[in-house]
Amino acid sequence: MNADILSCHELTKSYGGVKAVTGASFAVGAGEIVGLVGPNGAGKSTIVDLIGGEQQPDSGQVLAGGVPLAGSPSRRARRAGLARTYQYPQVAGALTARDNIIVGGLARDLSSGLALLGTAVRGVVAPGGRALREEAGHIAARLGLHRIDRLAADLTLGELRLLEVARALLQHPRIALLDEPFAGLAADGIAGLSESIRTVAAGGTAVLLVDHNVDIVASMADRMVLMAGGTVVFDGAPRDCLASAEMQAVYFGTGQVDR
Ligand SMILES: Nc1ncnc2c1ncn2[C@@H]1O[C@H](COP(=O)(O)OP(=O)(O)OP(=O)(O)O)[C@@H](O)[C@H]1O
Repeated sequence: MNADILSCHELTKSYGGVKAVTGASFAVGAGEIVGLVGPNGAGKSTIVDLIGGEQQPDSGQVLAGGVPLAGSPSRRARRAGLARTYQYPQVAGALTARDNIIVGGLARDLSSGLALLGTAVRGVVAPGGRALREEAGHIAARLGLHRIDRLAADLTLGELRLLEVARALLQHPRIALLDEPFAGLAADGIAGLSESIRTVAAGGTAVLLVDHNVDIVASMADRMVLMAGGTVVFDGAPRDCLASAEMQAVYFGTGQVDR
């Protein structure tokens, strides 16, 4: 087992009276793909936000390489080499897909990057040198994102998800948080994205993959973390997770089938 690059220790978070996450602990090693699954409201996105720094825990810690990770998303990106995608893609529609990928990679700070982009006039901002622009093209092509010189506003939701993944991969992250990257993708998009995620993990990146599609996650992950009602109810090999009583209870016990 590789050293844990990312670990969550007893994370707890409430929103007002709603307990979103309670005492959640798990780890992701270098080069490991860990799938985080669970039905609607299980707490998956809250976990990703706590790791990414969009939310702060009420208690518990996120550690990167054994060091507590704190502060803003941009600080975490710089300190821990953390890159993420969002459940609802965050892009600047007035720029091309390629420029979105490059600016995201350069800035490593989505919020200030988007503030900059929001006021940018297309053509005035032409970020990155030739090498970076070409690398963006290669990453996008591997993902199956082919229309990267079109405006982001003209892309489909599936393409925007791939754009976000490309932007994350261009940062050569040590930790990649991928929130629902497969949602809305056709079969060829799923294949390209799966291959790219495996490639980035093979390079040593710790990948936390959150998705509703349990079958895809199980086919890719080294381990699966199953959440329900804000707590981790199973952490282990995908085959064991799929066969577990916890999985049956979470997805079938209540009559809810969420995949
Ligand atoms: N900003 C918020 N304010 C209030 N409640 C929230 C907020 N974000 C999440 N919650 C609540 O916290 C709980 C966990 O939500 P979360 O989005 O983390 O779950 P999830 O597993 O990601 O669900 P989904 O798969 O539907 O995205 C839910 O009950 C949700 O309604």
